[in-house]
Amino acid sequence: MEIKEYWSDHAHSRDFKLIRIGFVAVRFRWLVTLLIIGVAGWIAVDWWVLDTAHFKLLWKVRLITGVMLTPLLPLSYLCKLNRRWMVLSLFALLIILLLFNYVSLWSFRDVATMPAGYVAFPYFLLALLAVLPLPIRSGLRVAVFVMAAVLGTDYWLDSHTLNNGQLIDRVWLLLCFSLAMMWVQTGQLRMLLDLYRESTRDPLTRLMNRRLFIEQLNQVRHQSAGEQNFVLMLLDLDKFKRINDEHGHLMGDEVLVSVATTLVDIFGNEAIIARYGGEEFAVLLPNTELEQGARQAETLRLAVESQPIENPLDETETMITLSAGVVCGNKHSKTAQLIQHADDALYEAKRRGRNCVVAQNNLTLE
Ligand SMILES: Nc1nc2c(ncn2[C@@H]2O[C@H](COP(=O)(O)OP(=O)(O)OP(=O)(O)O)[C@@H](O)[C@H]2O)c(=O)[nH]1
Repeated sequence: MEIKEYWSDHAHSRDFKLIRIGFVAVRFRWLVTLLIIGVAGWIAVDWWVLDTAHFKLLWKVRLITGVMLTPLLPLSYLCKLNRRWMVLSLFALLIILLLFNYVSLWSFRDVATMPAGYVAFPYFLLALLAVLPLPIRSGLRVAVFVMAAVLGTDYWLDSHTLNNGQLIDRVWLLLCFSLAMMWVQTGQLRMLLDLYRESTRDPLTRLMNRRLFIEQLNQVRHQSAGEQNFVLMLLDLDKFKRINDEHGHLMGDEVLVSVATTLVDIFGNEAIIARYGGEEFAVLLPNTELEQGARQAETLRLAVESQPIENPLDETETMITLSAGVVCGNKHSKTAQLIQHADDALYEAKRRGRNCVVAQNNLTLE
């Protein structure tokens, strides 16, 4: 895991961004629900704890705060569609709660005379925000915003009574809670990233799996500008069952790992490479024409054909070949059709006797 994945969501894939934002939206909804219940339900505590003058004002403030929080519940359903809605909702939540903090401090005038529940409110807020799996940069923004608003409120309403010791205590506590919030948020982000990786990677070859590959294919298709082409390849190992039957499944696995390594070596970082099925692989080459793709597939075919693979058990060597179906698409292509055409081309390669490349353009086999 790279540090930039912790720092900002710019380093996340589009697929993961959508998954994370859906997760944040659900947590946000629960947070708002709990806050509505907590803020309004606390009226009962205030009834016991506060004097009549404070209670008369604050029960109304609590009720209004609860009502103001309610529209955030339906808004949370929009959050999972768009990051901007998420930021807006979080901002609205902070503004409402910090307003509540402002009015309650204003009613007591002095932090020293406030009941513990009110003094602890900003820290309580930071602790609750820890349930959101935010990257460090977003967590930092939330922390700075809350700290600035809380200290600004203290200064504005309470500057003459807040002595240096109290101020240092408040800043220190806010800092501690902010750091704890960011630590928990980052931990949750890490857990989510790990789970995502495990669910999108093939455990044997560590290549991406079919689900993520299709997602990437859709993304490349959307991002292809104008008539810019890309190449899709489906590759299938020839007579792979024979390797399993003659040399055992361990050797079969070794062959799959070896071919995956050759794929990465030949196509490099520019290509999107996946284990598509049992002994099938898929490669996506953005900004590539069919001819160039077919040439690269041929280079791969030759590399695999000439590469002896050692059996980890008895150090004997075996050889494998592959067949390839290569097609070309652009942003107008349909994903299902493209895959079907690549599969047709692969089938044709098998029909021609295996260990060959068939490139297909616009449904015409070449
Ligand atoms: N060792 C190992 N074998 C696998 C794995 N996944 C699928 N297989 C095997 O791959 C073999 C695929 O066999 P077939 O679909 O008959 O294809 P083939 O023998 O390659 O024949 P053609 O594709 O027609 O050339 C099956 O025997 C599967 O058990 C895996 O992860 N490890």
